[in-house]
Amino acid sequence: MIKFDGVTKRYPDGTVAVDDLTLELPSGQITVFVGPSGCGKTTSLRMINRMIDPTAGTISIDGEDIRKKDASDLRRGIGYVIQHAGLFPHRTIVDNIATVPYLLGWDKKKARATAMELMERVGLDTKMAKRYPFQLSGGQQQRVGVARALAADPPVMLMDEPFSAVDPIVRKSLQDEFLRLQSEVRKTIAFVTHDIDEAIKLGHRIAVFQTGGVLAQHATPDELLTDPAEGFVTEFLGGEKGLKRLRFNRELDATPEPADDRADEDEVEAAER
Ligand SMILES: Nc1ncnc2c1ncn2[C@@H]1O[C@H](COP(=O)(O)OP(=O)(O)OP(=O)(O)O)[C@@H](O)[C@H]1O
Repeated sequence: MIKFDGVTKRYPDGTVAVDDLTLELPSGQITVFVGPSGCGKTTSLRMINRMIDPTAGTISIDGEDIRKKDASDLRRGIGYVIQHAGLFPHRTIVDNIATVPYLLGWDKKKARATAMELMERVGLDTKMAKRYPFQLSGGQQQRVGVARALAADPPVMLMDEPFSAVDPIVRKSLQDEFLRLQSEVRKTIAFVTHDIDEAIKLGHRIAVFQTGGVLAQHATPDELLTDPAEGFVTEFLGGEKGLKRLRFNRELDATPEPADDRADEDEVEAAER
């Protein structure tokens, strides 16, 4: 279980990105952080692997305060998937997926065999193993990103808008395959999205953030739909609760974001650790 206890993040310019967050993410389940732009979702996620340090409060994983662990050791137990995948452009697909096993000093043959196995698990043809990222579609690159995060079998996965940059049809199939995969691997997952439909489809639990980094509601999808908190959450869900529920497993009408192959250097670095 991942536990936030009174966690606040105030950036040096005074912006309060996360405000006194207390939240539990149960083991083996998907907890979705959802909310409008700038409400502190990514900051909350990145505090879990210590890419960002809280100003106040404590985060623990399975009862252990994450500050007591060496940051590199901590990150080895946490897979990280970002929007646009953030793959290393000059490494082949198989070597991208095997990044963490190589860093952990695994035998090269074993690392590559694991990577090939993972390609199959995420629905990629192993014939693509020797290709480079630019030779794959956006959806295939996202699958590689998921496979890379799973390579060292970490108990925890952080996923920051992993399916947002692909078209709605590819997005739906990535979501479906991700749910199938999760039913096998049962990781403890924190998943960020700004899309309430995606949150309802994927989350066992949903944490709705509102502007100012305040947790507005933490509930199961059913509870959220049937008993949304007054005010912000009700507005955020929109007036079509019944419709949303019907659309649960149907194609989502998200607008794809413009392609951008760049990834922040620190994100790539963290994914490499
Ligand atoms: N390094 C920083 N310095 C100052 N303010 C920051 C910094 N990083 C983020 N912020 C601010 O903190 C707030 C929360 O940002 P965060 O990226 O966590 O939001 P988010 O919910 O993930 O947004 P989005 O959906 O747009 O990615 C925003 O107001 C943002 O401008």
